[in-house]
Parts: sequence; C-alpha cells; structure tokens
Amino acid sequence: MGHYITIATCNLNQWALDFEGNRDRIIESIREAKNQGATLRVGPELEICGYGCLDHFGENDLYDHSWEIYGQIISHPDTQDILLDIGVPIIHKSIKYNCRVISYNSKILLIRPKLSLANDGNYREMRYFTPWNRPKYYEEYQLPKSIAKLTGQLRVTFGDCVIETLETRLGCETCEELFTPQSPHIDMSLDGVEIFTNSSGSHHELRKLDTRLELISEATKKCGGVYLYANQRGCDGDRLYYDGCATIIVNGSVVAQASQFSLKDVEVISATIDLDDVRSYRNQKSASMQSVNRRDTYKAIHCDVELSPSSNVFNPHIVPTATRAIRYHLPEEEIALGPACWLWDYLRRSKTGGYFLPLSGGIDSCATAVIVHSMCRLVVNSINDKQVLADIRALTHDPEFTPTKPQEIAERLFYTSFMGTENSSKETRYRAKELARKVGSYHVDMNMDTLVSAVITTFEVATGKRPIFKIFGGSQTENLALQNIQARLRMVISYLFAQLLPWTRNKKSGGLLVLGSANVDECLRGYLTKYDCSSADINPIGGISKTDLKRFIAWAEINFELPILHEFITATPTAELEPITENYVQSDEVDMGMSYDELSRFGRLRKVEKCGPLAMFIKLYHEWSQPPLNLTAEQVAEKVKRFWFFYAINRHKMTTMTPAYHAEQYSPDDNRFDLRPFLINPRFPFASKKIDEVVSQINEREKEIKYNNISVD
Ligand SMILES: Nc1ncnc2c1ncn2[C@@H]1O[C@H](COP(=O)(O)OP(=O)(O)OC[C@H]2O[C@@H]([n+]3cccc(C(=O)O)c3)[C@H](O)[C@@H]2O)[C@@H](O)[C@H]1O
Ligand SMILES: Nc1ncnc2c1ncn2[C@@H]1O[C@H](COP(=O)(O)OP(=O)(O)OP(=O)(O)O)[C@@H](O)[C@H]1O
Ligand SMILES: NC(=O)CC[C@H](N)C(=O)O
Repeated sequence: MGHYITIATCNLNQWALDFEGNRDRIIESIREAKNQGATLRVGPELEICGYGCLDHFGENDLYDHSWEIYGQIISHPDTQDILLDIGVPIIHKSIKYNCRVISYNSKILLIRPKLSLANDGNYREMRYFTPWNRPKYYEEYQLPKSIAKLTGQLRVTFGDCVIETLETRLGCETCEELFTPQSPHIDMSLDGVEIFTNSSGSHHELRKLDTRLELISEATKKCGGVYLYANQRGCDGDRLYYDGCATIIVNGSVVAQASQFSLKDVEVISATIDLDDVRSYRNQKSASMQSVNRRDTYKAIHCDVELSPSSNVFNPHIVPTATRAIRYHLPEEEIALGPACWLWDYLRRSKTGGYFLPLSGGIDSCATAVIVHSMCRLVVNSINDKQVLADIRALTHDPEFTPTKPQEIAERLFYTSFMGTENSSKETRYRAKELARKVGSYHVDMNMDTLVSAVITTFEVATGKRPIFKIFGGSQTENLALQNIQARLRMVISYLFAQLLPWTRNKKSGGLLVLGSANVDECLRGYLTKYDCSSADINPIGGISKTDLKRFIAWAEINFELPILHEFITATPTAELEPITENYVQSDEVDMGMSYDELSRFGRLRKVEKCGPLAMFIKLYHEWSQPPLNLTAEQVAEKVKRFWFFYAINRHKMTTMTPAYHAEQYSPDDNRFDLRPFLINPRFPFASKKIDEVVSQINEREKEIKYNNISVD
C-alpha cells in the first residue's frame, strides 16, 4: 500500500546577522511549503543568523539572538502543523555547535549538532564550532528559560539521533557530512532512516555543482532513500556566493531541483513521493542483510506526527512527482549569472548609488561590464518579484520606476569611463564607448595626460631627473615607473568620479562602488600595478581565469546580442601603458613571459594539486614533453622556474587585492582562501637544484636510450 508524502526544501537568501530579515524569509518559506502541501520543511545551514557570520560566531550574543528568533518562528501561527528542520547555532555545556533543530507545533523534538565540520578552502568551521565527534551519542539539553516557557519543555535531546514519525524515520546530515568518507546517511540508512535532510551553506565555484549532486544521487542510489538538500543562496556579506540549487532526490533520481542562480529571496520546492518506493528499492539490495546484522542503533525520538496521512492513498490529487534530468548550467552561464546575482545583493544591501567601472576596451573590464549588464537583465526579468521591485525603486530613489529594459537600469546605476593617455589607441577607446552605449551605462570618455605629465614634472622639479620610456632609451626601472604612474592615477580618478558623478547628474543617491577587473591569472602572476584600478571596492571577475572570461564573452556576444563583443575577443590583450610605435605594441603574454593557458595550468597545479616547484616540474615534464609541444626538460624547467619567480616576487600584491567573487579552485586570494607568506625567496634555491638534478637524469637517460638504439641498429 502506498505511503504518499509531500516534502519541501528551499533556497533562502540569508544575510549574516540580519536576524529579523532571516526570520521573515524562514517564515515565508514555511508558509510556501505548506501551500505546496508539504508536511516537512528543511532550511539551509545556520539559517537563523546566516551561514557566513565568521568570527561573529565567537560572540555569545549571536546565540542568544538566535534562540530568540527561533522562538518567534516556531510560535508563529503560520508555522504550525508541519515538521520543521531549522539551522541554528547553539551553545551546549559552554561549547558552541552548528546545529539543526527539529520541531513540530512549537515543540522541540531534537537538537542535532554537526558531526564533521567544513574546514578546507573557504571554510573555517573549526575556528568557531566544535564537531560532535560522538556518532550516535546524545545528552539532555537544558533549554533557555524563554524557550522552555514557550514550548513547555525543560529539556530536549541533544545529539546524533533520528526522528521516528508515525510512518517513517528521518535523519539529518549537515552539508560537509555528505562530503566525508563515513557520511552519516550510510549508518542511518542501515538503521531504517528513509528520509535524509541536508541543510547546507555551500558556495558556488565554477563547474562544482556536479560534485554535490553526484554525491547526493550516489548516496541514495547506494542506500536507497529520499534526500532533501537545502542551501543558502546569495551574497551574505563576503566573497562567496551560495548557489542554492535545493534538490530532492529519490533512490538516485532527481524529482525536484530549484534554481542555482536567481534574485528570488525565497524559493521553495516540493515533491510528492511514495515511501514504498524506498522500501522496495532497499529490499532489492543486500543492504537489508547488512542492516539486521548491526548492533549499534540510533536513538529514535518518537513523535506523534503523521507525515503521510492515510487519506492520501485515496486522494486522486496526490500525484507522485515524476523524475527529471539534473539541470546544469554551462560554465559561461555560471559566469553570467553567479557574479551578477552577487553584485545585485551587494548593491541592494550596501544601498550605494550604483557601480563605477574604469572601462579600458580590453577583455577584463569588458567582462565586468557584461556582468553588470547581466545583473540588469536579471532585475528586469524578475521585476514581478515584489522584493526586486522594491529594491530597484529604493536604489534609484524612484517609487514609480518599473524598468522594462536592462539599459534603463544601467542608465541610472551604472557608470563607465575610458581614461585615456597618449598611449591609448583609438580602437580601445572606440570599443569602450560602443560597449557602454550598448549596455546603456553613463559613460565618460576622457584624457588624463595633463595629470600624468603634472606628476612627472613634479617629480622632475623635486629630483632634477625625468624618467623616459625604454623605447626612447630609458632603463627598465624608468619604464615601469612611467607605466605605473598612469595606472595608479586611474585609481585616484576612479574614486573621485565614483564619489561625484551622481552629484553632477543631480541624483539623490550617494557615491558609487568602484569595480575592479583583475582576473585570477594576472593576480597569480602579479601582472598588475599595486594600487591601480585593480584596487577597487569589489571585483566580480577576480576569481575567474582569462580563458573562461574569453569563453564567457563569446557566449554573451550571442546570448546577450552584443555583436561589439566580437571585437574584444579578437583584439590582442594590451595594457597600453607604453608608447605604441611602428614596430612595438605592448602585449600581455609577451610582457608576462608566459601564456594565459600556461598560467592557468601552473595555478591549478600550485593550489589544487598542491605541487611545489619540483612536483610541478615533474608533472609538466610528463605532459609537455609529449606531442604537440615536445618540450625538452630544460624548457619545462625554465618555464616552471619563471612562473615561481614571478609568483613569489609579486605575492605581496595579493595581500591588498580587492575582495573578489570566489569562483575558482585555484584562486590566489591571500585574505581568505590561499594563505601564504608574502616574503618568499623567488629563486626557490633548494627546489631549483632538485629540478636541475632531475633534468640531468632525464638527459642522461635519453642519451642512453639513443646510444642503445644506435647500437642495436
Ligand atoms: N616583497 C615586497 N613586499 C611588499 N611590497 C613590495 C615587495 N616588493 C615590492 N613591493 C612594492 O611593490 C611595488 C612594485 O609593484 P608595482 O608598483 O605594482 O610594480 P611592478 O610589479 O614592478 O610593475 C607593474 C607590472 O604590472 C604590469 N601591468 C600590466 C598590465 C596592466 C597594468 C596596469 O596596472 O594597468 C600593469 C606592468 O607592465 C608591470 O610589469 C614596489 O615599488 C614596492 O612598493
Ligand atoms: N584606458 C583606460 N581607461 C579606463 N580604465 C582603464 C584603462 N586602462 C586600464 N584601465 C583599468 O585598469 C584595469 C587594469 O588595467 P590592465 O591594463 O591591467 O587591464 P586588464 O587587467 O588586462 O583589463 P582589460 O582587459 O580590461 O584591459 C582595467 O581592467 C581597467 O579597469
Ligand atoms: N558548509 C559546509 O559544510 C560546506 C562544505 C562543502 N565542502 C561544500 O563546499 O559544500
């Protein structure tokens, strides 16, 4: 006989420390889940305070506020008659835990602390919380007085337990636990748990979604069961974008999937499933034998809750949800959507007057401009959402504003400027102007030569020396200084214009946020001037590689109908900081001494595969000595050493980089993600000697092989 049950999970755009806003979004999601007929609702990790509170988790206030808000949620009339799984930080016996609280009709059934904390890459959970390292262990938890009064309970169970309703067993897994080798869902499934709820705070990284979804589908393919994955979404105050994608998976097949990127603050998905499908699936497996042989079982908290009313069996309107294919975005779409949503959250939450972008006519600032355009498109497409409409009206100080085209938004909130010098070409100036026209930004096309020469003259008056460019006979030092002064002055002008441009247009809004456009590869190589336009307020592309940015622009040319983008892709990347002559045009890859593709590979090996110089050399020798490259060991060694040299001499630049959207596993962001010393011997003397030894051994071996072949012949 069927056991039909409707269950819901959600994406919530929570904001760190926005207790009341978070509360309202949680209540809204519960209302929506009930509207969809659900009897169970799961929410994201630490949803009460927001996942990304970081060191605020050290403050006891945060735990008190969280309980107070939790009390308001479970006592709200709209949150009754549904089983609730809410993410709350909790102090138990003076120790801080990342918890889930399961409740029904204003009564707490269980507090379930996280067993395995996320502590790699961007995550530092061990800094704030203690893992509940005791699987299946539980204790009594004394509720705070105000909550005890509200629920009528003095104590509740705290620990690794499961819930037993009138018809099924339900267990919690919290985000990272899914990624660990001994995921709790394995033991829980062997102990009869049929529904797993996963509450997550998981961020976007290009091409990462499949890892998460594959883990969930494998879990339920292997163990059988229903898996409800909830995730936070949006920028909650940091470089990360949590990318939602709440999902419901049954026995390895997706039945519901929420969007990964959207401006919706609350997105609830639900599915109606038949618990019998789980039972049948499990009974086809040897797992049933293994489960009866187990001795250590979970404590089950029994509750008199009917998740699947018997009447469901006879109700023709209860239709099981069909399975569907998993939906993934192309990486190009991920770039178009993730950073755009992040920029929107940043703008509406910072309540600033818009964005200012120094637009050079090159591919990087072009990509930033296209991402802002994408943000404007998303706003127009979501204009029927009450919150989006309220936010855009508040940002533009126009209570009547209802944009119908992205350009209408850009005209009010997006400012661009080409800041030319005598080294700028007319092509870049034209491209910048044309792109600005197409996306609808308020564009200022200017020259700043007087400023540059004023600064150089000031230097000359003070020192009696005037630097000149290399092509006119100057030294390398003079050449760099002359480039850097142009680049740095652009930064000063940018902040001035960002502060005053809205004022020149009689706008009520305050200043603008300056956008930066340094990409991940330039940062890694240090191919940027410290404190130039790369020192902005925020940077949507700082975590994206040049190769991906080019692919994104090619995608946007078609999908955003911007033919001008073609000209950006085909142009040679150049900084335009040196004079152009008949036989000299500055080019990035020549300047850097390596190609962007090589840089991307070095970056991945260094950060993701954790290679030092020697290991990197060995791996690359095996790759690059093969056709079509056919490089010699010496050539590979030289490239590897060059990379580490520039990486090391420029590492200090990463300590001052603009906060950028985290998008790439090999991001060199020194502030949160890639912690390194910044005074490093760039010659790596010991590793270099080792590389040289391996090169000689390789050469010796090749000589021997050649000699043997000749002898055989
Ligand atoms: N170990 C260390 N720890 C802390 N700080 C250190 C340091 N070594 C140098 N520094 C500081 O850093 C300075 C050197 O860095 P920086 O001033 O950036 O100058 P630098 O790295 O020498 O030159 C900038 C490079 O960026 C290139 N570039 C390419 C494309 C575009 C742009 C652009 O900006 O538009 C720039 C440009 O061609 C040049 O190769 C030193 O003068 C010193 O102040
Ligand atoms: N002529 C210019 N006018 C306005 N902004 C500029 C100009 N030149 C450079 N910038 C700004 O300084 C940033 C760094 O300059 P750089 O020459 O290193 O460009 P980049 O990082 O290769 O980016 P792009 O591809 O946009 O030129 C640019 O991304 C842009 O925001
Ligand atoms: N909050 C977490 O536990 C996140 C951990 C996990 N590795 C992720 O990226 O999704």
